[in-house]
Amino acid sequence: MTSRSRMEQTITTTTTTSNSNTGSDNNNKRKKHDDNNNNTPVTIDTSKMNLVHASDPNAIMAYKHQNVLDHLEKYYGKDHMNAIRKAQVRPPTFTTIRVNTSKCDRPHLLNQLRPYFESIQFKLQDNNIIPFSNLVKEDTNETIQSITNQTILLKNHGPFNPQPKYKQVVVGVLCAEAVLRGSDIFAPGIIGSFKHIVEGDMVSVFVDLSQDGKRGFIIDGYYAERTVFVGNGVSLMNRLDYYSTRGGVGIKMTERIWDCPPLNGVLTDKLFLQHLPSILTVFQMDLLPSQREKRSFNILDMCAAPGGKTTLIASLVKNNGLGDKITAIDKNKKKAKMVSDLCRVNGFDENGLVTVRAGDSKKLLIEGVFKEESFDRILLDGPCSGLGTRPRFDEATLLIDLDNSACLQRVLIDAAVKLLAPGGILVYSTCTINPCENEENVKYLLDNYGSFMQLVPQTGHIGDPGLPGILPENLSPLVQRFDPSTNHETIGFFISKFKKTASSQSK
Ligand SMILES: C[S@@+](CC[C@H](N)C(=O)[O-])C[C@H]1O[C@@H](n2cnc3c(N)ncnc32)[C@H](O)[C@@H]1O
Repeated sequence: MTSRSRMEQTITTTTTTSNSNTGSDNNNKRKKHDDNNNNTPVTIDTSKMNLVHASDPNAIMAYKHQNVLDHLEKYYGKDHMNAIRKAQVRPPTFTTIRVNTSKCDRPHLLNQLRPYFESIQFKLQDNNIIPFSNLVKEDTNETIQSITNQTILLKNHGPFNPQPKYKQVVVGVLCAEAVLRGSDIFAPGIIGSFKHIVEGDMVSVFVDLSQDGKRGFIIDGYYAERTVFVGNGVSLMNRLDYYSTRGGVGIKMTERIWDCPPLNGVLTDKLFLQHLPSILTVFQMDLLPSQREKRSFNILDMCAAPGGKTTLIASLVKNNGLGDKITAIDKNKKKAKMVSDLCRVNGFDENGLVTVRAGDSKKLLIEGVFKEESFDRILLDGPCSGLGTRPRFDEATLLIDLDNSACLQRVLIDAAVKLLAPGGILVYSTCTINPCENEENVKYLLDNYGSFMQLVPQTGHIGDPGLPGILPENLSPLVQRFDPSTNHETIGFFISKFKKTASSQSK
């Protein structure tokens, strides 16, 4: 790491009144631990820092590799890509809570959440709770009703404009992104800080964009690397405890850029934080009673971990009395266990409803794990370049990664098409804005299997049509492309839905 800190920067202690959020307990501890009146703001000449403020409307996500940006601009154009990159430094418009309807219903969950929100002083106004049905133009039907009953969309507020004025703390990139989505700071996310920080001190939080800070480093002066300011908070620990094994919340955020509710670890068996496009993906599988035959379905989730979509599939079919069986596969053993654990916490491990396997979905047929055409519904939410996630400051993906993702997805698509029974539905989705993994892969599927795989319309369609010029004009409106810069300002995401109109066995 280069000049991490600089002594020539003067930090003056002023007599400004301290932030009142810290409480008397903390004040006592502060006096005990530190003679220097640590909650008085410090004057930091931020003009000397390589600093972006997360609330700056001109803040833009940086691509570390120009050829990746060039590739995307070839499809989107420069202006559109700039709009996407500016949107991506912000969290989505909504925090989306999926209700675990096998444990409670939407009104019940909201009633349980209200006292929690009050306890953390999060203002939950009824007009900030948006029903999904408000976002769709279609007439209310069973699917829209079901999505509405299973989601709580909370409008996020911001940006607010707190200023960095306290002792500096530097956190990891993932931690900073979570902070912008409403999380407090868990000690393992803290990378470095001023030397004298004790429990109760106010701190200003910056992100370690260079990602090479040695954990525990001391800022002597000011943080000199390229960084983003993500808000102010109160330290709940002494500095050294950040790096001990104690864990827990190290910094409670008191002044945020975005007012998103912190929900990690809250009512974990009753709610699941899931992006809206992910929820809509599962609803394309036609699993509701009015959308399907009245017989037992074999359902395959080919790339399941951590299990967000598997558990939604399970909640949709659990009580239908038809005896559906879900097989959830993930290549990574540890991740497959995460799926099992999530199913267990949510009560979906009973009666053989979900079987989780660690394995390679490309090889299911070759290895004779399943027979051809043995699944009525398949979800392929495969590995992708992830270029749609937000908030995000830097993107380090290489051009070769984009190629590799698209190639792997095509092999998985080949397998999915063979495993799908005639009359069955395949849903293919990604969380990337890379057209090669989205529209181009839909084109690949139709070019190779178009004689028996048909692209079909989606329900609860709130996304944009496909990018022009890749799919035929009449098919583009059938896919849902979620563009961070347009429409509902979700994460970047892509959903396509296919029906198998005839057997592929003789082809
Ligand atoms: C985008 S994530 C899936 C997210 C998941 N559907 C959810 O909603 O929680 C992609 C997953 O695919 C898994 N994966 C990658 N290659 C695979 C393969 N060949 N077979 C099965 N799983 C694979 C990865 O381990 C990763 O967990």
